[in-house]
Amino acid sequence: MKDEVVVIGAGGHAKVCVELLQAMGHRIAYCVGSADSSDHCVGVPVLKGDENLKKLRQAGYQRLFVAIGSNAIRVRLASLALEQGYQLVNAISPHASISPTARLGVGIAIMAGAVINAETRIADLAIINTGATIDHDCEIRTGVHIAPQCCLAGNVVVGRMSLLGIGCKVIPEIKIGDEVTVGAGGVVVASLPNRTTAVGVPVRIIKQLPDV
Ligand SMILES: CC(=O)SCCNC(=O)CCNC(=O)[C@H](O)C(C)(C)COP(=O)(O)OP(=O)(O)OC[C@H]1O[C@@H](n2cnc3c(N)ncnc32)[C@H](O)[C@@H]1OP(=O)(O)O
Repeated sequence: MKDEVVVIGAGGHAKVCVELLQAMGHRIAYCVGSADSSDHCVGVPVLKGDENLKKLRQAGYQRLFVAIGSNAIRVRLASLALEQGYQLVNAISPHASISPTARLGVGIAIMAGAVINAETRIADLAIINTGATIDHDCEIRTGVHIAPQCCLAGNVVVGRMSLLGIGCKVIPEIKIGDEVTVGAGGVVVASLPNRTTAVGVPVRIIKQLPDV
C-alpha cells in the first residue's frame, strides 16, 4: 500500500487542504479534478475525471481526502471513495486549537486559527474554516461547513450538510436543522428548521425547501 494521500478536488478549497495535509507531514500523490481543472493544484499534479479514483486504488493508494467545498458533493464523493476501499484522513492545521476532550470524525478539514472547545463533537466530512470558533458541547454533524470567522456559543447543534456563511454568530443552545444555509454575517438567535435559508441580524428565513 502506498502512503501518499489522494485528494479529490483541485479548486480553491483543495489548495488550502493540500497545504494543511502537507503541514501535517503527509505527501500528496495527486489531486483528482474535473475536465476543466488546472494541471496542477499548488504544485500537485491533477488527474482529470473521477474514473481516476478507481485506477489509483488499483495502483495501491488507500488514503484519501475529499477537498470539495459543496457539502452535498463532498459527502457523495466520500461515499464513492469509501465504497472503493479508501480510508479518509483528516486535514487539521497545526495552528488550530482543539480541546483534548473534543471528538473528531474522519475526512474533516480544520483550518488555521480555528478553535474547538471542550466536549464538542465534529462529525465526518465537516469543514471548520479559518478562524472559526466552536465553543463547548457543540455538535457539528456530518458534512457541515462552518465558514471563516463564524462563532458558535456553547451547546449549539448544526444538522447534516448545513452551511454557516462567513462571519455568522450563533447564541447558546440553538439547534440548526439539516441542509440549512445561514447567509454571511447572520446572527442566529432562534432554532432553524431543516432545509431553510436564513439571513440578517437577527436572521430571518428567506427560503424553505420541502422535506425530501
Ligand atoms: C473560504 C471560503 O470562501 S468559505 C465560503 C463560505 N460561503 C459563504 O459565506 C457564502 C454565504 N452565502 C450567502 O450569504 C448568500 O448570499 C446566500 C446563500 C445567503 C443567498 O444566496 P442566494 O440564494 O443566491 O440569494 P440572493 O443572492 O438572491 O439573495 C436573496 C436576498 O437575500 C439577501 N441576502 C443574501 N445574502 C445575504 C446576507 N448574507 N445577509 C443579508 N441579506 C442577504 C439579498 O440581498 C436578497 O435580498 P432581496 O431579495 O431583498 O434583493
